[in-house]
Amino acid sequence: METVNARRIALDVLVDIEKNNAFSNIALQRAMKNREIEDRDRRFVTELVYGVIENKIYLDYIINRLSKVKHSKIKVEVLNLLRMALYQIIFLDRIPSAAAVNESVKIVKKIEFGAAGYVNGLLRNFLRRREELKLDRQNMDVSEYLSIRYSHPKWLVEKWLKDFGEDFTEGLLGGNNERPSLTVRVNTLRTNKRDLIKILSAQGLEITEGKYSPEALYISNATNIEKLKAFQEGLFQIQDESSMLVAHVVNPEPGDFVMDLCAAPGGKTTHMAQLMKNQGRIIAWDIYDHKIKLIRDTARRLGISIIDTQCNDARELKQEYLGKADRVLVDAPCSGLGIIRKKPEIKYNKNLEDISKIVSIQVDILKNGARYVKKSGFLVYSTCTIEKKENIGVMEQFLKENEDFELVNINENLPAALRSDSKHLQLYPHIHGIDGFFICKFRRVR
Ligand SMILES: C[S@@+](CC[C@H](N)C(=O)[O-])C[C@H]1O[C@@H](n2cnc3c(N)ncnc32)[C@H](O)[C@@H]1O
Repeated sequence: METVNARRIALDVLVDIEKNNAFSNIALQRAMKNREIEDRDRRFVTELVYGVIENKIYLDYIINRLSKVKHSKIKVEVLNLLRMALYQIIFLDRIPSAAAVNESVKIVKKIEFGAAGYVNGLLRNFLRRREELKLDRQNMDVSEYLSIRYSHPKWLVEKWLKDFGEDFTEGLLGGNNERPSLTVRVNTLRTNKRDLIKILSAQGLEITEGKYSPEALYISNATNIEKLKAFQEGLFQIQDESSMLVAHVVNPEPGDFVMDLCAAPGGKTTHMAQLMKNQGRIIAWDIYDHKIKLIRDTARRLGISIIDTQCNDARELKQEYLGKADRVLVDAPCSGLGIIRKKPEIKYNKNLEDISKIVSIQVDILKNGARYVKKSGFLVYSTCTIEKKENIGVMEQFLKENEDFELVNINENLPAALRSDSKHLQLYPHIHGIDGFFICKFRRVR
């Protein structure tokens, strides 16, 4: 095993994310791939990276209260080192504060020697003044307090306060900062749940069964999962339970012709193929060529042969498929505000304008998707967001503009715990403990 400095790797990942706008999961993978790093160190790097991103606004609030240097003048490497040190002191009980400070000073001496005194001084000052730096909720505006306490941008907190009220919003903000277990889908084309549990448990993994989806397993101590033989042999696929519910709502049958218009990286496409027992045909489109490869690789690993991948912009209508499909899935590009638990940087990268832009893309893709559905066929619309405009808003607009379609009640395709009076489904991380998702289904009646 390589001797690594987990804090140094985490710092490099944080700087990569900040400077290059990289996704946390991809930056982490890039930094640790093909390196012999002990599981314990991998977990620590991951914890530091996610912990800092999740709590960035709060950590910066403290830095700004203590720093004599203006925020914009602090070098990005030094800033992230400070965030990381404060995260360890405030949130990780198992790490003695002195170790967090000393290790950070050692690192700063290597990357920016002149800043060592500044980093040391600021961190020691925090330890002395910790009590007086606590947030005083009573004397703060509610949105400002929630924004700093849970590190979500103020505009988003204000929006959610308006949409959902204070208690719901606070629950949601807390839920977004929870770290989810890894969830996998058993590949029933190759194994079954009982056998997979045995195989994974024998590797020392802690497994529990999913709450909602019949193929879901949670792994609480997963690291470097893609290295496992069981993964490489295609016995399972990494996928959140919310996402698994979508294929069950589409409910395809063996022999069906299915179109998946926004398919990469292929989680739902391969799940549908699984439900179809690898019989029939699925056309899987995505606008990005490099993502098409991900669908192909996953399908091959899982032993699926019925998926035909094509690089296509789903906003362009393809005449040859008009009225041909038994089922069409539009798992639309969206703001992603339901998966902040997994990709915490999402909360900092979005704004209201992005939401308006994405709604018009969703409407266009759904409108085309409808044209491919044969009479009595089904169209399913899903997103990984909790934003009403992208969900109910798009659903209602579609129904208004497409009289040939009716809304189908999806409760019969859902587990009992998720059935409700609504025909559609909206999931929230703090209520359901899984990603925030929206799913609705239409039937073509004429
Ligand atoms: C929510 S993701 C799909 C996730 C996928 N269904 C799964 O379960 O793994 C949305 C996808 O839509 C793709 N996309 C965005 N705009 C598109 C367009 N105009 N046409 C087709 N695909 C598009 C994105 O590249 C992205 O991969």
